[in-house]
Amino acid sequence: MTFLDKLATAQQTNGSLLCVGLDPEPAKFPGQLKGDASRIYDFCARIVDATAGLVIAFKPQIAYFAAHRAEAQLEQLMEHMRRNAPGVPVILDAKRGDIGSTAEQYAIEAFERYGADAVTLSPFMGFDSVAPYLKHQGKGAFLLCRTSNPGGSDLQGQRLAGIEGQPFLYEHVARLAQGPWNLNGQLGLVVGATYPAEIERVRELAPTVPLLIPGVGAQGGDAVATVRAGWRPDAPIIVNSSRAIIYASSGDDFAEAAQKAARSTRDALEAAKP
Ligand SMILES: O=C(O)c1cc(=O)[nH]c(=O)n1[C@@H]1O[C@H](COP(=O)(O)O)[C@@H](O)[C@H]1O
Repeated sequence: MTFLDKLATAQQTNGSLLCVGLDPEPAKFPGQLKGDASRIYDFCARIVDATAGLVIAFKPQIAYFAAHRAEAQLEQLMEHMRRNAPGVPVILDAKRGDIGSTAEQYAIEAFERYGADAVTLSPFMGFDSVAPYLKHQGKGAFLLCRTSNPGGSDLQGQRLAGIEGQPFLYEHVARLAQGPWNLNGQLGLVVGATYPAEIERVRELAPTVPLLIPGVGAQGGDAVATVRAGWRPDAPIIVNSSRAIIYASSGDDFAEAAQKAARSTRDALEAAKP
């Protein structure tokens, strides 16, 4: 089953566009787990079990594991998600981008070591830095396009004078992902929920690719505006929320609180579909 097939199935089964982001910070853990980096797996597994029936995808951010020497716990968590939530695709948020020979190693890390269904990538180094990921049969890759942070416009909002029509850099990335770079049909784009007008523009230029849309919840992106701008019946959107879900409670009821927050976010996203 390809990444896109898995995504479509999860969307339908769970009636959801919500992706729960797994960004574990021991300092923010509740109760007895607080400050204990050896409990990263335990914390995340509880969130996964509580929300697996409510999501289109999970997105662990690799830095939150690597920063605490917790790569083994990430491997364990990936295995846990495959076993306990086999219908939910996992996007490894690694934002890699390097020359082809190094990219080959990063692709092995994401798809073989961790067994991810998809990965996030920076397109800044060009097509040969993306191509090694596309060789992995059925695996997905999301290119950063118009990111959710204010500094995203520093480069992504610049016009490319050498290209006809002088598009913004993010518009050019959207066209590449929809067309010539999408060799395996599994490419997607990252567009921040904090910029709904740009989501709409990206959807015009890339009408069928999946959009990974972080920025609702803690970053203040508007869920309704996001869905209106990006959702199409035949083109998936994956709306990520991390902190607002996983830290919904700082008490021992954190998993129940995460489930409640995930349910209300999922329902708000569903209700926003035109
Ligand atoms: O690629 C991403 O996931 C990403 C792209 C982007 O433009 N903005 C963005 O916030 N992210 C990630 O999405 C998550 C957002 O987390 P919250 O702001 O807590 O919901 C973090 O893991 C970010 O690294």
